[in-house]
Amino acid sequence: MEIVLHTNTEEETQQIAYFLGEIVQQKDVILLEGDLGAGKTTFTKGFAKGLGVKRTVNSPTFNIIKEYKGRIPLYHMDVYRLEGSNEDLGFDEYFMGEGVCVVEWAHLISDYLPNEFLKIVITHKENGRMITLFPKGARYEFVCKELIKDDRFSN
Ligand SMILES: Nc1ncnc2c1ncn2[C@@H]1O[C@H](COP(=O)(O)OP(=O)(O)OP(=O)(O)O)[C@@H](O)[C@H]1O
Repeated sequence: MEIVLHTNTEEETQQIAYFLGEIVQQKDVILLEGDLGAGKTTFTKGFAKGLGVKRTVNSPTFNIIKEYKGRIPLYHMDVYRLEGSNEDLGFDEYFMGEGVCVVEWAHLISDYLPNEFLKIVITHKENGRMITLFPKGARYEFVCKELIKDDRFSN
């Protein structure tokens, strides 16, 4: 299963992310991939709002992992700086924890990822963005089906 959505503005990308933020549960893992400036931080900001996070979400590049309080905790990870190190920062504690994980540059820690996750790839497309969802496992297929049931997101 693979779902392709198109957004023309930052707000539209945030709307999709907000919806996901509203429906995710504890232990859900979202992987975000995309080039610099693709919209990963923009997406995470919308996601956090949907999750009820009040603080402003910024890129965690220098911290690698940042935690935010929402309906459930949000663990925002940007593992860009771990490239080539293969260092385990105790990722399992987060993946199996009380909250939901959003992981940027997740392919750099592929050894530590759970078997099931929702991978979201954001790519530049003319003036907008193409957002492709790759659910791995029944839980994430369900989440994607919920998303495209909504008129706003069905193409
Ligand atoms: N359809 C769109 N969806 C998301 N962002 C968009 C869209 N159109 C334009 N933008 C703009 O693109 C930029 C995306 O920046 P953002 O910091 O979210 O990217 P990033 O993938 O997190 O980059 P980095 O890896 O450098 O942190 C923002 O300035 C945003 O306003």
